[in-house]
Amino acid sequence: MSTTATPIAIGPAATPLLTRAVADGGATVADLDRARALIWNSGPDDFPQELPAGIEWVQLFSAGVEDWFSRNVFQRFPGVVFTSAAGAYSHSVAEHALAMLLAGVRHLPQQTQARSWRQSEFFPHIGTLRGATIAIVGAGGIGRELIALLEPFGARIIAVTRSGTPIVAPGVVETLPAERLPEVWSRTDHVVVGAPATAATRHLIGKEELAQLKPTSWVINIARGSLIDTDALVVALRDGTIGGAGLDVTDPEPLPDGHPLWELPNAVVTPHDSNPPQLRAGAYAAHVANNVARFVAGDELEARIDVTAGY
Ligand SMILES: O=CC(=O)O
Repeated sequence: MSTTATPIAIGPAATPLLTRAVADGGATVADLDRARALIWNSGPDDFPQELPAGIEWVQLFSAGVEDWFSRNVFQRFPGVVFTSAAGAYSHSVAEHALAMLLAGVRHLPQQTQARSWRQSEFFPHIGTLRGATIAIVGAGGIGRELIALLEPFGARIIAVTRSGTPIVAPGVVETLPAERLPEVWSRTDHVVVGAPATAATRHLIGKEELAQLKPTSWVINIARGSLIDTDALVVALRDGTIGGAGLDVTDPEPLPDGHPLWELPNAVVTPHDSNPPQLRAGAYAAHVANNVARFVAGDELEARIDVTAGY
């Protein structure tokens, strides 16, 4: 280590990828007491109870950080800057959302479960994304990546963000602030939710919102299960109030065996694996390398956690 390199610790255990990511701009140190920053490659449960006074910055490895909030970690270290991995995994998760949306609109779950040639029964249910209106509720990193992936399909996107600052990208016909969300449900063909889990986003979609969607609408959740009222969703799926749901996240999670969502032909459930470890590791290392370079240069860090906003 050169005498000028910024000392950074990796915990709870260093990996070759993270060590390389840190070495790009800083120097890995094993002793937390000598470090100015900590790259944390695990969840909140094994996070240190105390941090040495020299730690200025902690990089977390998940995009969503509600578990850290509920354990009061940020509140315990008010002088430390925390950054999440928000944005780092956007491509993988957006690809998963697109796969679910396409599966739903093309009626694939029902067709592939049929195990017989029922063409005339399926014809009327097959739709297209071309010209369809898709609301992306919580258009952050994943939403913006999905907007890019959707471009060739010719869909019309209504993006909803906290501020409503216009997203200028092909396909986006409107950006609405969160307070105008109630007008979205009756105007859209499909919904993708990508908002962080906070008190304000809990049950963002419930009975009333589902009732305003179309019987052909698909609701895709690649964010957090708490955003949707599961009981209301099960009823809407059973009654045909909406076309279907693609869920990579559920409430409760893990979704217990025997839960009604497993049995519904118009529910596509994947076990929170839109960002599997083999894709996550490289994306996380790239995010770390970028933030280490920023930290060393004294620049603003990416994905800084806003304790007031709750994500
Ligand atoms: O859900 C995964 C994450 O928050 O990174």
